[in-house]
Amino acid sequence: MTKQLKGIAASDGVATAKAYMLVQPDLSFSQSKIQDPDQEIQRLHTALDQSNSELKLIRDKAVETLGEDEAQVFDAHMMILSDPEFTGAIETKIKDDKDNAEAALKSVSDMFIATFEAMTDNPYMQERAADVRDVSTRVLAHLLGRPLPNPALIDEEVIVIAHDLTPSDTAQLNKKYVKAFVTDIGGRTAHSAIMARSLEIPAVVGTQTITQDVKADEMLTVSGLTGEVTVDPTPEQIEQAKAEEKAYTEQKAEWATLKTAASVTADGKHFEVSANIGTPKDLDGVLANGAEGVGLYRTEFLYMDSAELPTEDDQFKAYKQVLETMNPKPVVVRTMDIGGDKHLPYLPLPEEQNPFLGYRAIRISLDRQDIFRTQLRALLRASAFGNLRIMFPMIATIQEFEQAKQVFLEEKDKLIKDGVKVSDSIQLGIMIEIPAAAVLADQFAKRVDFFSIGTNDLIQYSMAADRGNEHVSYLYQPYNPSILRLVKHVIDSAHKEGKWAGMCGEAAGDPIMVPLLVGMGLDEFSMSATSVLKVRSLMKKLSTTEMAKLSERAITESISNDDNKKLVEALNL
Ligand SMILES: C=C(OP(=O)(O)O)C(=O)O
Ligand SMILES: [Mg+2]
Repeated sequence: MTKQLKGIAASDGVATAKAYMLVQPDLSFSQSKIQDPDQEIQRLHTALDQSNSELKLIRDKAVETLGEDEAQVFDAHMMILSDPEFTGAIETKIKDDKDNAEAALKSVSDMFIATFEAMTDNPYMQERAADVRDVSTRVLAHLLGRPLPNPALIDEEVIVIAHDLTPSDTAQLNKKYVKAFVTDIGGRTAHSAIMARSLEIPAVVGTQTITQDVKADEMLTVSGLTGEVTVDPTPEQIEQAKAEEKAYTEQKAEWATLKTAASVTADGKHFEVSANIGTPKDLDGVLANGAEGVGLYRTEFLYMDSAELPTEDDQFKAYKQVLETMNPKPVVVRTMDIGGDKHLPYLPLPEEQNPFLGYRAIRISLDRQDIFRTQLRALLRASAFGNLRIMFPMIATIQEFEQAKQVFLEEKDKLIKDGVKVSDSIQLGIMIEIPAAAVLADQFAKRVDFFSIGTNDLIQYSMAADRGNEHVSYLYQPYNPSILRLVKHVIDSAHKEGKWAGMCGEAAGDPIMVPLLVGMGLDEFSMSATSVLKVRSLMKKLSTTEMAKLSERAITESISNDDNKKLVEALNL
């Protein structure tokens, strides 16, 4: 039966396809005693064989998409499956104790896990505990006839349905087959949504109930433009969605004609429209969309995509590639912003009550200077190959900036003494994403070369509303005069000191926000590459003097996000 849902529009585009449930099945089972051990052992072997064939397929796919190194984890899983010590122990439990296969598997794997975890002086063996846990979950799923979802194996057009998607789940989605995704939880500025935009996959997040409202293989239409999802649509609804998809494709083709055009307003003022990237691979999108620079390179993905801390050389290669590709256009590289919802398996962080308010970003870098210095050295070495600007994330105090700058200068000195060529025109700036820094922008402006306003976090912290929590997503209010006042203060403070101010939070690519920001004189707009042409096309319609008046009204007269939304909508752009 047709069902309509409304979530948060998180990535533009419209799609129609059947549902692929990326949902962990219920693997609970009852423990029982069996009569026929041979038959039970047979059942175990069937599940082991099924798991093995599945892992082989996953491994082959992983070699193709991620490379040989990343695929090795699946070899380790297959080795466990064929290890007679492991399988033999399960068979013995079935034979001797008459346990059903599920219970025998559970008690043997628990025993292996406990043994490995106890080897505290051998991190390699400790990691094997996770492998045993993964493998036994897979075998259990087959025993119960409720196999695990394997998104890497998707080979037909689908819409992925999930409770939530982590950034690494999102990175694995194959754009060729995954036409859209829809989740129960999440917000527009959660990192999976940001990644969906850079992958150009339409997405609706925070529907609250999609995993219960749709079954595997059921058809659905998804609009990442409006946040509407229709489960089991009527033929008319499918036709309507196809028409919307076509209209959107045509709109994109029209924007594409602006690829080599400058970003100028109707009255001839130029603004820099740049793109955000997570990895050098995203440069394809940056070039395809004619961005004027990289306004935010989120380097934490380099750390997250690696099995251990990336070496100075690994990092140097990635930064050099980005700088060389963009040269002479500017590239703002942000130092590692780990913490919050971004984790590193090899850098265990303390359990925290409030990870978004905790040990993250520059706080980790200043504490773990070994990691920070390696990154800065890699950046300094790469600086000879392009137009580098370095930015520190989550700066709250002047002292943090000065400490970070000091470390940068020390590493620069060392490299120069060693005869390494480094650029002497690297700008050093900060993210403005903590209200304390926004308020003190006039003082910061005397010390930094530039600001880049991170609205995703600045709004989260100003409104005290978790950016990934759909229950409070109504508080994501970029046009609220309180936020606009902060933004205006930051821009004015930069200009007073002859510095530039940009924005790399998602609001920079928001068609309601852009006219207001043009009016406030923001210098640089950095966004998902896929929004660049849309924003360039919008800027052509704006007059800076008119927008200055409009933004003044938005800041001084309006009292709400909605007021300001209406103010811009009334322009009928
Ligand atoms: C750009 C920002 O950084 P991130 O989304 O990576 O936290 C921001 O907070 O607005
Ligand atoms: Mg941030």
